[in-house]
Amino acid sequence: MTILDGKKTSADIKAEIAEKVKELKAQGKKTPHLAAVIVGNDGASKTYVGAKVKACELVGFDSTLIELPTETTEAELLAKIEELNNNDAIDGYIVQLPLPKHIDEHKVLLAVDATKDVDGFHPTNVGRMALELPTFLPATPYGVMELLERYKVPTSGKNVVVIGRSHIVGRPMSILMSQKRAAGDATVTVAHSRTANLKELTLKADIIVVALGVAEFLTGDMVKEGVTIIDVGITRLDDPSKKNGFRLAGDVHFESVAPKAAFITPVPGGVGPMTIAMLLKNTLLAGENRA
Ligand SMILES: NC(=O)C1=CN([C@@H]2O[C@H](COP(=O)(O)OP(=O)(O)OC[C@H]3O[C@@H](n4cnc5c(N)ncnc54)[C@H](OP(=O)(O)O)[C@@H]3O)[C@@H](O)[C@H]2O)C=CC1
Ligand SMILES: Nc1nc(=O)c2c([nH]1)NC[C@@H]1CN(c3ccc(C(=O)N[C@@H](CCC(=O)O)C(=O)O)cc3)C=[N+]21
Repeated sequence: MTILDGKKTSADIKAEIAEKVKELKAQGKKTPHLAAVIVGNDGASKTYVGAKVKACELVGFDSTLIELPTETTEAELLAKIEELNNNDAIDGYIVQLPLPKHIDEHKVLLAVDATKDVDGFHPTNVGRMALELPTFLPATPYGVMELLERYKVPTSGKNVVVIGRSHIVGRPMSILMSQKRAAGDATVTVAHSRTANLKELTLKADIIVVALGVAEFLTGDMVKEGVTIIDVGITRLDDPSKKNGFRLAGDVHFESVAPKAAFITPVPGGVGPMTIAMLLKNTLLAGENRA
């Protein structure tokens, strides 16, 4: 069993990016600049955005964190987005999801300038991804592809089951793995809450990408020997013995699944850190495209 070490791989990628930034600076060129907008006070969201800003500092990017109160109106957020679109200093930015319920997420994503959309959530970029045109790939699926590629996990001709069909994880994951590309050429089944025979599907799968957001959902009895497991899920479970009062759980019951797996990602230290590395990679690309 091989652990797909997202923490180490993301550190490698960040070192590669830091090297590029050094070159840019030596040539007197502009330093890539990422902005992140966060609306409201969600603890987990704040942690993720904080990690993104810290990662920017580590590779030598400029970063701007824009924290808006929960009561921010949709119009105010759209005005902020317009400002970021017009700000020449900003190469790329993200609007952290989820947004408060009174704000229409689709409207917001549509307002982001597609050339600055380093999350790859704008319909133009989703379309470009589907058409296999150069674009910003959504960071989480992109990170999974990169992890599979760097560990040389065989995917061509393999049966993949993706559990989850969200716009930011499951759906793009299924599109990328079915494409003719690195870590692609797989035969992909997308499962979701209406899937009738999930266990039958997972028992036949060579690779399972688990992205439903239910802690420790996938158990050892649901997988075959030699399976590859990509655990995207992150849930905070109350744990009074921890100093912050919680522990992180993936969507995979690691103890029962890992002994049967050929490759498996841990939580934490798997897909999460890769997401951040790929966001930086997209920001570097955004800067190059603008230059
Ligand atoms: N590591 C990382 O970088 C990231 C981690 N995450 C984590 O990944 C998880 C998924 O996130 P996200 O995709 O945004 O979640 P969503 O809640 O948007 O989507 C969950 C998907 O899982 C499906 N689902 C829910 N319950 C079941 C079930 N019992 N059986 C089968 N399918 C089910 C849903 O089906 P239906 O469509 O029918 O409702 C839906 O398609 C979360 O834990 C999240 O925190 C998310 C983003 C990045
Ligand atoms: N516009 C937008 N873009 C996103 O990319 C986006 C988003 N909204 N909303 C929420 C999800 C979630 N997400 C994570 C990023 C890093 C970790 C990560 O680094 N996780 C660490 C642990 C972090 C911790 O300690 O909590 C790990 O798994 O090892 C996790 C989750 C990005 N998302």
